[in-house]
Amino acid sequence: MRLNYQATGPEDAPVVLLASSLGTNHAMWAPQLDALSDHFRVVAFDHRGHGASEAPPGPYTIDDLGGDVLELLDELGAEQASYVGISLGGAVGLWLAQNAPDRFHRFALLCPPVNPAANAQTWIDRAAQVRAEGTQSITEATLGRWFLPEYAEAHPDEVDLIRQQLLATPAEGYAACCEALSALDLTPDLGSITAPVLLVTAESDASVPPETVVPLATQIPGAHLEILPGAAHLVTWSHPDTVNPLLLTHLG
Ligand SMILES: O=C(O)CC1=CCC(=O)O1
Repeated sequence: MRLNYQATGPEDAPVVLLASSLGTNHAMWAPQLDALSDHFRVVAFDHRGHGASEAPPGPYTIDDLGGDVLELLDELGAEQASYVGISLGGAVGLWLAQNAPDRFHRFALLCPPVNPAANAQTWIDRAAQVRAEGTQSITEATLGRWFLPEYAEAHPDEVDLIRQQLLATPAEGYAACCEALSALDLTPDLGSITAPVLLVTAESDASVPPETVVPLATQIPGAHLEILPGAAHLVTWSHPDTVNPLLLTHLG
């Protein structure tokens, strides 16, 4: 499985991987690229089934998604990297922190679902719906969870860029990632994480509510938590002026 990616920044700088949310692609990191690329070799990639990465038939598993990232590191010739992931990308980051600690320096995990298996049937139903009716059937509801109404009203063009990504995501890839989430519970091994972790949650996140993220700050040794007021799920897109300095400070 070769993942599609976009690399920016000095070739000899430390590598930072950027992992996107369910139904989007590497272009969702546009608000972070300039800030991070001044300091890092920034590699924004598409999960399998998303963007221009291959979309093999599902179901996928978290081992598939995490294993793809380790193969990407090998392809880049990077022994180690830091990792920034939002939503689905954050869950993959938690898996990597638990399963491949020697390959990573630091993690910044934004709005990460830690136990989506607690709502397994929701994810199984969503997978079936998207296979039957396409991603257009979930796009507007998704945007409603990802952006506050006042942001969407003030920034229709920015919201439309994310809408286009959701609409362009292959139905099979989206559905197969829903199936990975339906079987995913990362809570048992949180205490084994040794890398420095920044957790970011949004006060009004209807996708991954803050009450599911806040406990991770005590369950992951040494983790640092930031709660963003007045924000919904896709904080990297809606609040880059707040998020980018947090990322730069944490990534060093
Ligand atoms: O579809 C969403 O709202 C975003 C999401 C991806 C993983 C998750 O838990 O929520």
